[in-house]
Amino acid sequence: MYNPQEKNIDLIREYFPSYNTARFQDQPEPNVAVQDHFLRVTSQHTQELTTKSDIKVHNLRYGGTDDRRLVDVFYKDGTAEQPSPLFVYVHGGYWQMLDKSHSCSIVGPLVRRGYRVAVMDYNNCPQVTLAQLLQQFTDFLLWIFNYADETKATEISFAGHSAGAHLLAQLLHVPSLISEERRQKVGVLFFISGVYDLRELWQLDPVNPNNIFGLNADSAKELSPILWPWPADSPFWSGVHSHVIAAEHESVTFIEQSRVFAKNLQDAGFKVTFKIFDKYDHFDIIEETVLDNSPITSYLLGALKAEASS
Ligand SMILES: N[C@@H](CC(=O)c1ccccc1NC=O)C(=O)O
Repeated sequence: MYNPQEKNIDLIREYFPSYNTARFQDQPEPNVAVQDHFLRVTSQHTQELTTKSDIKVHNLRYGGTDDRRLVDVFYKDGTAEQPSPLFVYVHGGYWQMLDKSHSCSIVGPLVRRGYRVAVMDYNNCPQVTLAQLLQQFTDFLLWIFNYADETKATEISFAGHSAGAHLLAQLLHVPSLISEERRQKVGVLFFISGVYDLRELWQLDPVNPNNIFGLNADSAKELSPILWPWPADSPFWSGVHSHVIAAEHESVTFIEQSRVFAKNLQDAGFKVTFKIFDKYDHFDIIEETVLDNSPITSYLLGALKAEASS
């Protein structure tokens, strides 16, 4: 659908980011190597964060009692009571893999610059259907805005990666989810390497084995941000800058979904920048957020700074 150049297109390749990496080409299976590497380095980033630095964490829960509705909030030691900007990260993993232990690469650079960083976890499929997950994500959004009020956050920005970018789109979608007063607190939104159209994806067994997402043709459309009729209140969001980002070494389908998602938002009155990052793939675009001076970290920090001074 998004890759018209090729006939008999291999949809699995289009929807498996790991097949599109340009790294690990000396390995027998570069796709396996790139994902193993991602799991290894992102876990390591999380472990090192609280053991090798003066960063502290609050372990909180936004719903349920014994499931994955957990959120860790990281802050610089000694600043627990200080009002500060809040940054929220939503991990990817096709709504079925990964958790907060792979999701803290971005934390260090932001905490060192005075941010409080919330890394959220969620129930993966098949423990929940995708529709239930979106409902629980909406509950999370309400919870985090309350948390921002309670902690006197000066601003709240969000980033979602891959399936996490899909979840994050819910912030703009649910009519009157947040009040005008709360919307004014929203700084910047980063949609990184997201998927926004589920029409092909839900039918691919390797992506959605035994339909763990619990979708059918109709619900797949309903849960596709690319098809959402953007609400009449989108001008309400015109002050919030969304950055829709894709990596160069992604499938045509992934890059085009980001491009179309960005255009749809823009046409509806949102303030949007679309950017394709040279050289990165689906995985190192996140791995490199751990570095203070990588291209992706510089971009994120620059966009946050531009917002703070506007
Ligand atoms: N099994 C998938 C992995 C994948 O899709 C993925 C892995 C890490 C973070 C995000 C991912 N995709 C979407 O959320 C692949 O081979 O590309």
